Amino acid sequence: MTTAIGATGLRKSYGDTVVLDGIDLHVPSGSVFSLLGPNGAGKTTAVQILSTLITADAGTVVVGGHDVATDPDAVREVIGVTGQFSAVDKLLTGEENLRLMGELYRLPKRRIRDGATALLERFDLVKAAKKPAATYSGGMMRRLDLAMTLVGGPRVIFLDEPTTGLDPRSRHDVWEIIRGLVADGVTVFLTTQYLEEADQLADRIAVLDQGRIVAEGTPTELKRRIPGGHVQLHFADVRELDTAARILGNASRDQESLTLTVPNDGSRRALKALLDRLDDASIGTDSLTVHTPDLDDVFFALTGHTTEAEKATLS
Ligand SMILES: Nc1ncnc2c1ncn2[C@@H]1O[C@H](COP(=O)(O)OP(=O)(O)OP(=O)(O)O)[C@@H](O)[C@H]1O
Repeated sequence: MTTAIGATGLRKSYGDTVVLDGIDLHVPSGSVFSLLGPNGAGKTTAVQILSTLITADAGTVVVGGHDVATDPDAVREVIGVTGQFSAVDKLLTGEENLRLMGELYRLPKRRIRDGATALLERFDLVKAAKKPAATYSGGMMRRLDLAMTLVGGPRVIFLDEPTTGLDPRSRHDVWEIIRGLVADGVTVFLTTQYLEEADQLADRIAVLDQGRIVAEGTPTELKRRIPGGHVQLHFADVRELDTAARILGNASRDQESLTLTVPNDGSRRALKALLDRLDDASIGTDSLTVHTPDLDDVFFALTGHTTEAEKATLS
């Protein structure tokens, strides 16, 4: 299998702030690689270096067989980049935006026209093709942005937090589009703050924390290192709380909020077994919340500390 993206010893600082502290990356062609990390971890900086937008202070990067330091133009010919801030010109229609991209790539007129038509169809934007992008919803705008990334026929695409700010439906649409690209053999380098997104799409995930890669592996390998989910049970009074704590054994108890936290994977079977045990002892619960592992759990498990966002909400 050939390497689409290879980086060694990547470093980048802004003044005294070390953003990337020597990272290595290896992305095989035709795979999806996800860089997972909280706000400010250095994900965008990594994408900017790999896609030739900024230069690293140290390290080597080869994309599509070309060195970004010595042959950035050759790298630009094989990549597409969608950043967090849309490249869409809102005054133009969706179709005009796509054609403009084709002109920037200096593609032949016919290819521009046919390419725009095909992309509008593929991204479900035919009806909106002649409307100004300013009238598009967030999901449509993101789809147009992704379509524009594909105009030059890139073999490697960088997607920097492609679903941040989208509703669940639009997020799933973008996931489907990404799966389609992979099926066509495109290599995808994806940054995300969502564990679920990396889990859904990536062949391999690297977790970035304070400029270093603290864990790397397949989604299954990483999840094995994360504690499972838990369920929080809320009771009406202390007597019920105490009885439930005694019956369930391995629960942690909070007297003030009358809650018990019990390890549980949240599956139907596990939840039913838990509730059956309470029913058998005639204990009712006021409410029940299921907590599945998220980015904070990953970080806590892998680094021993929570994400900056979590720290801010806790303090
Ligand atoms: N041009 C710059 N000048 C100074 N500091 C910068 C610059 N670009 C990024 N930084 C700093 O580098 C760190 C990492 O930023 P980066 O945008 O790469 O993180 P990120 O993981 O992409 O976060 P986010 O999810 O918020 O986009 C931050 O502390 C940021 O303030």
